[in-house]
Amino acid sequence: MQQLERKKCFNGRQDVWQHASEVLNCTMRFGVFIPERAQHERCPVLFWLSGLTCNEQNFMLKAGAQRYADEHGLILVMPDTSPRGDGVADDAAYNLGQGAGFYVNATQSPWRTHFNMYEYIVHELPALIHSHFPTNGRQSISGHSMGGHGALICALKHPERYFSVSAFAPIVAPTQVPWGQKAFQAYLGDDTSAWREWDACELVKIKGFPRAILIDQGTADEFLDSQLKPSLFVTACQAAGVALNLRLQPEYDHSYYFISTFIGEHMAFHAHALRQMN
Ligand SMILES: N[C@@H](CCC(=O)N[C@@H](CS)C(=O)NCC(=O)O)C(=O)O
Repeated sequence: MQQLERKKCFNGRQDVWQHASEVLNCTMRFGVFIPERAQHERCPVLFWLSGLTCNEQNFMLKAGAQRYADEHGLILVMPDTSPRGDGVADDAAYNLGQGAGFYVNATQSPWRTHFNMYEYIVHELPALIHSHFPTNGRQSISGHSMGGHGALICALKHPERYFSVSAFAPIVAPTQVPWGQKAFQAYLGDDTSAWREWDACELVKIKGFPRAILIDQGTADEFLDSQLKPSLFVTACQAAGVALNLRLQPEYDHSYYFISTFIGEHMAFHAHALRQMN
């Protein structure tokens, strides 16, 4: 692990680290915010998954989450959205390849050598974080758009690993919308039955979820009707008996202005779950 940035921020410390990822087969960067409280006690972790075109910097720079992370004593971990590098497969489009890993494990050539973001987010990165930083082993997950999809599928597949999950404007049904269909066809192949295990609406129907899920969605989001379709997740959660708190936020769009407006409430939601006594 190599430290690339270290900045004092809201009493805590905002770092960027670089490491060699085995599952992604390339060098990866992630941001980590360490609250002041971590100098005295071990703290829980919130993983943040960003959306299309993002790297580890977008959320760090634009969401203003560090203020709340320090207040609640949460370690924030902000990974990149895909494997990167000259030797890594890519596509000219913004919604495939580097910057668009979709948090799945690719099975198709040329993607499968590097594009194993699910494995990275659920296994390799948490192991690294819990061994290098002063965590108490507890973790939750949140994200935006493609990253909201990622957060939902990670928590739905592994409810025992995440104390809570929330999302901003998530892609809840990637098998039914153009962004998801394009990426899944490339990464997972033509057999659409293989896509279902990476779709939050499908997963929640099969597996349910034992805790309440928080989602914020702006009503002026330019991708609302074409790519996000939160009503599909409402129906799926109702069928599965899962407590979904979907908050439609009037006039907010898809941007980080929307995220920064409501991130404090998401941080409080996660802090409440992570700091409950056993
Ligand atoms: N076509 C759009 C789609 C990309 C987009 O909206 N990305 C969102 C996530 S899905 C984002 O967070 N962009 C980076 C940012 O706002 O900092 C673009 O290229 O701007």
